[in-house]
Amino acid sequence: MPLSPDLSELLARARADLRMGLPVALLNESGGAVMLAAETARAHRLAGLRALGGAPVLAVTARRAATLKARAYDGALARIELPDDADIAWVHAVADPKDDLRAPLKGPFTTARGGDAGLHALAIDLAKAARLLPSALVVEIADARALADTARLTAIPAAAARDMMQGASPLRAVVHGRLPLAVSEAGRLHVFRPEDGGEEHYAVEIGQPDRAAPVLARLHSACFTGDLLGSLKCDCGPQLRAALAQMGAEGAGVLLYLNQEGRGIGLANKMRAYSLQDQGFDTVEANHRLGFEDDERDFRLGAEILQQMGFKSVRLMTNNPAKIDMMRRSGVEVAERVPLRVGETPQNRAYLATKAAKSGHLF
Ligand SMILES: Nc1nc2c(ncn2[C@@H]2O[C@H](COP(=O)(O)OP(=O)(O)OP(=O)(O)O)[C@@H](O)[C@H]2O)c(=O)[nH]1
Ligand SMILES: [Zn+2]
Repeated sequence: MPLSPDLSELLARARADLRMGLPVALLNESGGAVMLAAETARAHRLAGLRALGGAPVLAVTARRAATLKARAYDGALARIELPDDADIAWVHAVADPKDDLRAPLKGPFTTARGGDAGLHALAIDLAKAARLLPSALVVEIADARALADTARLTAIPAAAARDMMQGASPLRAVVHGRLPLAVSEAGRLHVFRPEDGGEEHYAVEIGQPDRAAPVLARLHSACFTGDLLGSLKCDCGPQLRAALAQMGAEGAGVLLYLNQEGRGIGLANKMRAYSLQDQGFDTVEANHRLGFEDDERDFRLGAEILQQMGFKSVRLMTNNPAKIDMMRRSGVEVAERVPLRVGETPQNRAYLATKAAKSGHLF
């Protein structure tokens, strides 16, 4: 039906539903499952899941399982069985590491083995895509389709959804307009919108860069705390301003502002990571305790924007070798790496050292 949502639109709905604490149905050949994001699940909805008859499990990533000392039999994830007396506070405490040190005796945990954990993996991916904690309550049921119809839940065909979520959504150039800046009056802002209803990304073009030569370029990931508030915990604000200043001085350049806050985990999760850092964990350990990988960004979209703007080769302002690799793999030549070492403070020295030691940053 032309008026019905397609898969990408259903996924956008599912993300919104999960953020509000609504269940989502996941469909496969044997029926499917109903999921709730652990972070937004409420008591009456947990009771509703239990009333379906199956045994709910709490799916967590293998990273989170390692902190919880729960066995992960399913590769990248573990299915933790809910004790009969587990209430919603138990769910939140297992999913969220904020009180791990204060109340370390959450377990021991029994995890499911055998069977297919494909729906659970999708449930975690959906929670991540909704920028929530990467954990979900999941109950498998045979009549998931019928339940979705009666309870008016968003229903996602699981296999097709997993395929679609591997790929990067196509981006559409929506508009560009003149934007005089302190570093250069010849500024333009371009807005790109993904077709999957996700975050918009921006490109700031300085001057009229020659499309036939390598362009001075920066792929900057959003950092509300550093870019806007002047946080001393990272180097993002000074890097943003230094990159624009160099483009202004050279008279040409392109800065991509990618809305991938917190290396792709979202601001709320980044602030959770900051709280863990105050408990003594470094930036990578904090991500892992939350259940995330070190870096959840998708740099392919940077390459896609550059290509849409007609750029084939860049002088990339970065210290991060992963950005260079991804540019090259996505078909954008990196003619030169331009180091961008600014903004070291006593408060971010350990953070920068961790990036060099664990993430391979070049300084
Ligand atoms: N999860 C998490 N994200 C952080 C932390 N500190 C900063 N960030 C995020 O890290 C990202 C830094 O982005 P960039 O400066 O573009 O990337 P980079 O990997 O440091 O690479 P270059 O600056 O190009 O060398 C931003 O999205 C910040 O919000 C942290 O402690 N935890
Ligand atoms: Zn930052």
